[in-house]
Amino acid sequence: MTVALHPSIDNGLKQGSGSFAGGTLVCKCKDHQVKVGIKGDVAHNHACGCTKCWKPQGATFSVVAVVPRQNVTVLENGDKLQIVDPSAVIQRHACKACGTHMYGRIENKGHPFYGLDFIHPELFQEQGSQAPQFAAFVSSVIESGVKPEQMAGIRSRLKEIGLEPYDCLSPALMDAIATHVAKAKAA
Ligand SMILES: N[C@@H](CCC(=O)N[C@@H](CS)C(=O)NCC(=O)O)C(=O)O
Ligand SMILES: [Zn+2]
Ligand SMILES: [Zn+2]
Repeated sequence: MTVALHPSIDNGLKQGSGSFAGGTLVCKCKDHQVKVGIKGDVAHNHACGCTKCWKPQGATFSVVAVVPRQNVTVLENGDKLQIVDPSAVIQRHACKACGTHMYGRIENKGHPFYGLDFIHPELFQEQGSQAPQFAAFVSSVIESGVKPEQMAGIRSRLKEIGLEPYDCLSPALMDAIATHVAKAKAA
């Protein structure tokens, strides 16, 4: 049986149009849905295996990407949003009724990713946003109950669909973090 990772990638990656102009993220409520407008395409889209990122029912991984925070606007039913864990680096604003995370925001101005919000592209009403590029925090799925002996199969399935598995972030993002830290230390 094929390993289930996430419904939006289990049948292979759907490439982005390359000209996605943005769209609306919609929560999973039947009515009074929270709607969040996003300008432009997402970047660094990836599968994340950490326990903190929101996953749809039954998924092993989250699929999460970033957008500039100024490109994110709550359009409807913002009163249903609450911050999941105010002490976390990424403050994830979730719908109180259905639990869907609508956007995650970093408020620490010194953080390497300050200025970027985290969103889940599967919540777009529209098609065509950037496809996932890699898989991050893969070993962390064990913290959600995956057995260590399942990891070889998970990593090989990720590779099969074109997502290189990393146990933290991708080398490009780890380099960006280290560059930020080095500059901050030098200043
Ligand atoms: N092994 C941990 C890793 C958590 C973690 O560090 N997640 C990364 C990727 S989303 C992060 O940047 N977390 C910051 C946060 O959640 O605020 C877990 O699964 O809970
Ligand atoms: Zn909802
Ligand atoms: Zn995560």
